[in-house]
Amino acid sequence: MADPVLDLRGLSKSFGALKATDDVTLTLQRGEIHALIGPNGAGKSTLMGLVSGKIAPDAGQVWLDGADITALSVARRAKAGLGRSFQVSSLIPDYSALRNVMLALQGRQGHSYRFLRSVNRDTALREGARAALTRVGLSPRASVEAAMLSHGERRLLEIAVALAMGPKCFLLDEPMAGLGSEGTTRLVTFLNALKHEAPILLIEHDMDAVFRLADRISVLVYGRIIATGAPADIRANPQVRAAYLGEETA
Ligand SMILES: Nc1ncnc2c1ncn2[C@@H]1O[C@H](COP(=O)(O)OP(=O)(O)OP(=O)(O)O)[C@@H](O)[C@H]1O
Repeated sequence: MADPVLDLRGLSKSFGALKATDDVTLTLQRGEIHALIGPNGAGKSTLMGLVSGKIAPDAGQVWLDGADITALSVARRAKAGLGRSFQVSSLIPDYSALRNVMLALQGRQGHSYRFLRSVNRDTALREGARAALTRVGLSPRASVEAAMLSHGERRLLEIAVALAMGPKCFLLDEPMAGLGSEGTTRLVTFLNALKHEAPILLIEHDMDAVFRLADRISVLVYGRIIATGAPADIRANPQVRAAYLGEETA
C-alpha cells in the first residue's frame, strides 16, 4: 500500500485513571474517507484533539505526509497541511463569508492583516477565497456575514476555510450535525469529490451518512480500536454490533 497521508502510531492519552485513547494506530490513505465511530465517550474527540494538536499524547506519534508532526502546535500543524473543521465554529461571525476565507488564506501565508496593503496581494487572496467558496457552492453568499448564514451554509464555509489552506488531509468533526436531509445529501456528494483532493478523517454521528460515505470505518470503544474495515465488514462484525451498532438498533 502507498505511504499514508496521515499515520497515527500508538497514540495514548489518559485523563487521571481513564485511558481516553489507548494505543491507537490508524492510517489515512490517499483518496479515502476514513470514519471514526463509537459510542458516546469512546474517545473520538480526544483522538481528533491528539491529531489536531489540541491535546498532547502521553505516548505515540502523528505523522503527516512522511513527517513527524507530534511536537508541532495546532497552528503549525495547520500550516503543515492539516485542514480542520470542528463542531465549535472557528468563523468570525461579523465578517463576510469571503473575508473569513481570506483571513485563513492570509494566515497560511504567514503575515498579519495590517501588512496586507499591497493591492496585488489583496487580489490574490480575494481570488483564492472566491475559488474556495465556489468549490463549496457558496459564491452567491460571499458578501453575507457568517452570522447571517444558515447552519448548513456555515458548515460549508468552514470547509471552504479549510480548503483554502490547500491541506494535505482534512479532519472533519460532525460536518452533518444540524443539516437537514437535503443539506446532508449535498454534503455527502461534495465530500465524495473532495476526498480525491485530500483524504478525510471523519467523526460523524449520522450513521447513514457514515455508511454511505466512508471507504473505511474504525470503531472505537473505551479508547481502543476494536475493528477497522470497509463499511460492509464493519456492519457484519459481531463485536462491533455488540459494542455499538446493536445498541443503536436496539
Ligand atoms: N479533558 C478531559 N478531562 C477528563 N476527562 C476527559 C477529558 N476529555 C475527555 N474526557 C473523558 O474521556 C473519555 C473520552 O471522551 P471523548 O470526548 O473523547 O469521547 P467521544 O467519543 O468524542 O464522545 P462523544 O461521542 O460523546 O462526543 C470520556 O470518558 C470523557 O469523559
